[in-house]
Amino acid sequence: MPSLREEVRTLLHRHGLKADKRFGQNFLVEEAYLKRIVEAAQPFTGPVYEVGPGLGFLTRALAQAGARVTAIEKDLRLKPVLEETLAGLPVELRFQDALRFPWREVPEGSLLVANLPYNIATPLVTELLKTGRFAKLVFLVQKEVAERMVARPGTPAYGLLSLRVAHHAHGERLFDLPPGAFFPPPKVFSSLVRLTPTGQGDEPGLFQLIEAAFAHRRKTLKNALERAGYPREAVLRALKELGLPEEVRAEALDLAAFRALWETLHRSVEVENR
Ligand SMILES: C[S@@+](CC[C@H](N)C(=O)[O-])C[C@H]1O[C@@H](n2cnc3c(N)ncnc32)[C@H](O)[C@@H]1O
Repeated sequence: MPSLREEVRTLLHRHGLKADKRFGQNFLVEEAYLKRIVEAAQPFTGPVYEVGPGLGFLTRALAQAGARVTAIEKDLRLKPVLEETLAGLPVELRFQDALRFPWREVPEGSLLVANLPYNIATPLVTELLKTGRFAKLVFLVQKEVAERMVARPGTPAYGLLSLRVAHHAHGERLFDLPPGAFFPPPKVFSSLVRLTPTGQGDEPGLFQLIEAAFAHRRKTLKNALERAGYPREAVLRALKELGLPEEVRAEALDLAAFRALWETLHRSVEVENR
């Protein structure tokens, strides 16, 4: 039997296709990793959505393991390839931009399983978490993005994305993959991430504050917030009330501290406006 690597090369050649960088096309060509991704996503407790099926090998592995898959692909050139790879399998193909897919309408308890195009990973995962409709998200991303997703306070990778993930889910970085696991090989390592949502909905006000806090990473929190229009006096009062030093930086605060800051600030501004 040909290896997955050979299958990918042959298929691309036969269809006269080349991987397109604009679409972040780095196809997974190591069978062992394919298996590990499927295992990390099991059991399939709901419908599975895959973003970027590419040539369809992960899609096929998921369907053969019993998943009901809807695969969303932006590159229309891949249609004939996907129809060939997925012939006879219970897979629904949608050719469209995953960033425009109606994610808020998927059944509650859905799963995402994907080797994500790296340029849309952060906005896509953020949107999927906000919908509150997913029971599990298992995906490959650039290692550096995976590190940011699961970073702890006080570390260089910690920021808005870490807090977004911590707010909605339990996050795990399961394992890393070298560039050679893909064809063509990307410049960077990748990681498999699993997010298990806790059911917590979006809190736009809290996240506006967090976004402002990290917009100027090298500034103190009070200066960053002042720049974003939060009244200086109210910020100073809130920091004092919470026992935080005036010179504290955003990266020192965990989610609970940001929530406390948000609530205290909110109260303090309300009192001022009375
Ligand atoms: C990293 S490749 C993964 C391909 C395949 N799943 C695999 O593991 O080999 C990313 C895939 O996402 C597709 N893609 C890129 N941008 C997209 C978007 N905005 N919406 C849907 N698919 C997209 C690419 O065409 C490509 O097939």
